[in-house]
Amino acid sequence: MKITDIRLGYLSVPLKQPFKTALRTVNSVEDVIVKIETDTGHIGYGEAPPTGVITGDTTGAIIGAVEEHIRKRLIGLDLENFEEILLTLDKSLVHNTSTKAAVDIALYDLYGQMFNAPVYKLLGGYRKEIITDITISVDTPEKMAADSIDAVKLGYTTLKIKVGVDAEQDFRRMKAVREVVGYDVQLRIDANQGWKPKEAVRTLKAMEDSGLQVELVEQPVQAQDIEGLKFVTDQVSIPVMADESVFSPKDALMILHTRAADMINIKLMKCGGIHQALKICAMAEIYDVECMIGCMLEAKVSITAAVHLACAKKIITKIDLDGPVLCREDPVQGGAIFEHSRISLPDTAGLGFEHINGVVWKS
Ligand SMILES: C[C@H](N)C(=O)N[C@@H](CCC(=O)O)C(=O)O
Ligand SMILES: [Mg+2]
Repeated sequence: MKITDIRLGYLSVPLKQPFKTALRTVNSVEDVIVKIETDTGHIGYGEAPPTGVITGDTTGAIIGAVEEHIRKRLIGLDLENFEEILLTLDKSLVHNTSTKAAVDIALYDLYGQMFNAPVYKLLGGYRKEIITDITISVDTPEKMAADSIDAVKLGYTTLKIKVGVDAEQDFRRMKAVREVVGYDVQLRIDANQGWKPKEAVRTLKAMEDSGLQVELVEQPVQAQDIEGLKFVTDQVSIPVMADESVFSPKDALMILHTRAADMINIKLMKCGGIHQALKICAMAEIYDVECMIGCMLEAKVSITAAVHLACAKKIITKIDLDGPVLCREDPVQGGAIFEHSRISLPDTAGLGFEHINGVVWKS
């Protein structure tokens, strides 16, 4: 099965309501869709959202990376030598992790089709169903409490509460949410780098002392401030998860080795795809550190790939794959099946896509 072309398209999917974090506010998922064509007629799909404030990727950069660096190196390569293709992809240019993830996802889609097996089974096949949390955007305490009630009514048992905008108000946000959802619902928080280390410790300790029962906190301090991250991890009882501080397997190794965080959030868009994410999983297994599989604001193509990884690997114990349920519509036919918090995988080959509606293909 030889690669004959790599095509690119644009996909825009409106959100049910604005998605607000300490880093950005957006109203739609904006994606580049990658389509890899082969001489056997098999097609592999991938997706990359340009999350500039986190990965540095823009739509133009994703398109340029494929057109100027990746396409010419991959055309003609045979899926039979998967290792060669992945190494070529890595070496085609530095950084550009979202672009590499989109191409990697399309390649795994083809790889699974070549063996007529779903990708999660080829990677380990640990389970075929997972439960995701849902994100509550940062807003007034009242609005966040109302959004939390709506989510619980839909059956979500874990909420990811966005904070990191103003530490004192963040405490009030958590208090308001906990008061309305009670203690049967798990609350995890994500500060998206919004606090200073001492401020993080103060805020998290206040949450501990008030019995708010926070499951974990994601990325309390700036991504590059590993010392600050470790300071928070050492000072508080709430488990600290590194998100923006860990992109590559090398970053993960450093965090694991220094114990700067208690857990790692793996995202395909940060590490460059499934083949790199597998390395992080292997290292986390060695250090016996549980991982989350997370996502950017993504539609169901790349999220399906993340579901396959999560279903394959036992070390992934926390799931934050709510991209598709935050969208007003699902343009992807096939792939993972979403029923609110419950995500399952069909036993179709590869990643199981049939068609993606609404893609504007580049000529
Ligand atoms: C969408 C997901 N639940 C999430 O919160 N992801 C990110 C932020 C994604 C983005 O801004 O696109 C996270 O920080 O965990
Ligand atoms: Mg996060």
